[in-house]
Amino acid sequence: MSKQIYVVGAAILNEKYQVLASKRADDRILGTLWEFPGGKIEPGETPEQALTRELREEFNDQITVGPAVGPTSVYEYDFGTVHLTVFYAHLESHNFDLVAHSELRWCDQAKLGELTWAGADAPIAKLVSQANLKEILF
Ligand SMILES: Nc1nc2c([nH]c(=O)n2[C@H]2C[C@H](O)[C@@H](COP(=O)(O)OP(=O)(O)OP(=O)(O)O)O2)c(=O)[nH]1
Repeated sequence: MSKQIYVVGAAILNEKYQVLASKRADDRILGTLWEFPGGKIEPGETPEQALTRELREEFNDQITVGPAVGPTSVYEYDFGTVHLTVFYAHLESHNFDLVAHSELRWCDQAKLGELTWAGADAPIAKLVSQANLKEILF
């Protein structure tokens, strides 16, 4: 069986209901593809704790974690199988230090489908693009 990798991501919403897409730095696995910022869950962490830690590490930002966008997306890459769960989130600060990414973009909901997402992210980006974002309160 291939390596199983458990990952959390954040679909960060702003007051205009745009979604923050992040482009993975070129030198990383899946480099240049768009993703939801986040990373691997470490032993003993809840998904929400992992997401909060990752956003602090990657952007130096504090977030509030909301509900999951949908079911966990399971995708088999050549390096292993990623189980990706994405949660809606709000930013409590706006430092946006770029540690692991080359670019960040606030993306209109209708334009999410135009980005080239990592394999595990594509079905989740589709769910976000079809969601009624005004109804997601947290
Ligand atoms: N962060 C993140 N990773 C994703 C997403 N979609 C997806 O397939 N992945 C993959 C890429 C990586 O193989 C793994 C997440 O690890 P990561 O690279 O972001 O986290 P990390 O800093 O702990 O690991 P690393 O780059 O040092 O290998 O999941 C996504 O939306 N966000």
